[in-house]
Amino acid sequence: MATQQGTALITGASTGIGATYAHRLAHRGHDLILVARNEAKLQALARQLATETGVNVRIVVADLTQPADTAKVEQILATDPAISVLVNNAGTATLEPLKAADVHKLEAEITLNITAPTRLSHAVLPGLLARGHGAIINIASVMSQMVQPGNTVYGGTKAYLLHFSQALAKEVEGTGVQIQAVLPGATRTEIWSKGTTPLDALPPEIVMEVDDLVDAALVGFDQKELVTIPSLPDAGDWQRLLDARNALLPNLSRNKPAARYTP
Ligand SMILES: NC(=O)C1=CN([C@@H]2O[C@H](COP(=O)(O)OP(=O)(O)OC[C@H]3O[C@@H](n4cnc5c(N)ncnc54)[C@H](OP(=O)(O)O)[C@@H]3O)[C@@H](O)[C@H]2O)C=CC1
Ligand SMILES: N[C@@H](C=O)C(=O)O
Repeated sequence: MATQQGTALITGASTGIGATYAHRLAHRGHDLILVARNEAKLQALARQLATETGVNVRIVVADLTQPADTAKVEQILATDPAISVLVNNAGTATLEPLKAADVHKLEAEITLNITAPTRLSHAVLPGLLARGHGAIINIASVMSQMVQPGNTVYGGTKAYLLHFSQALAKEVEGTGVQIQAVLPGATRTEIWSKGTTPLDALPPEIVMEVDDLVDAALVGFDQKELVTIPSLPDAGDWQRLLDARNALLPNLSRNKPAARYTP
């Protein structure tokens, strides 16, 4: 029997932040659709959560850099009327200077971190709007705010996801559909063992445990926050950044160049 909370589809649910969302959303009573490439890990998590909570858990083995696999997930999102939450979480992080990076790897990262969440949001949105409720949660990163060497592409993909979420939230205002962008800082997951920076090289005071991260993000979700930065002590700091950007708006497009560009 379907749950009243509806079904949450989580990408990158086999480990880390995605697996932790799966745990929390199952305990909140959501049925789940878990998406990732590692079938054995998905199956083990699905069995565990179904036993623990009694919710219905399905798995979809998909590589979201592959158009045919992404299309399979889009089809589910577009046609299953029980879907109430999409968590766009799957992602990879290449943190190295552009000249040293493998361009094929970078292209796959752009596909996974940008194209997949865009397509999946586009697929789920009409159903959520028609039903007048539901949510899209996008896992971005604080690295969207860090303009530094080694972060050309990864930070760019996360800046895209943040902007996408902020603009989409304006499009769905008043419809009952909620959008949230979560900006984790360094969080203890396997992503660090797949990259060039070992987690142990970071000062412990900047590394959050994954349980704390997801629990905080869900508090922000329940408060209907559009942007949740779990580690930021003063939410006013973020608001001041938004205010500074908004102050630029009246002058960002004019019919004459600014005086300092007079030839
Ligand atoms: N940990 C951190 O410090 C931070 C992480 N983030 C973001 O959080 C998200 C989750 O990362 P995190 O949990 O840390 O990392 P993990 O590496 O632990 O998890 C990544 C998840 O994405 C899945 N995934 C990777 N590639 C693909 C693919 N091609 N197709 C489908 N699924 C894929 C993996 O599963 P599988 O291998 O089975 O496919 C896994 O379930 C990412 O978007 C990351 O950028 C943001 C800020 C900080
Ligand atoms: N380091 C990145 C993930 O691996 C991030 O902080 O987003």
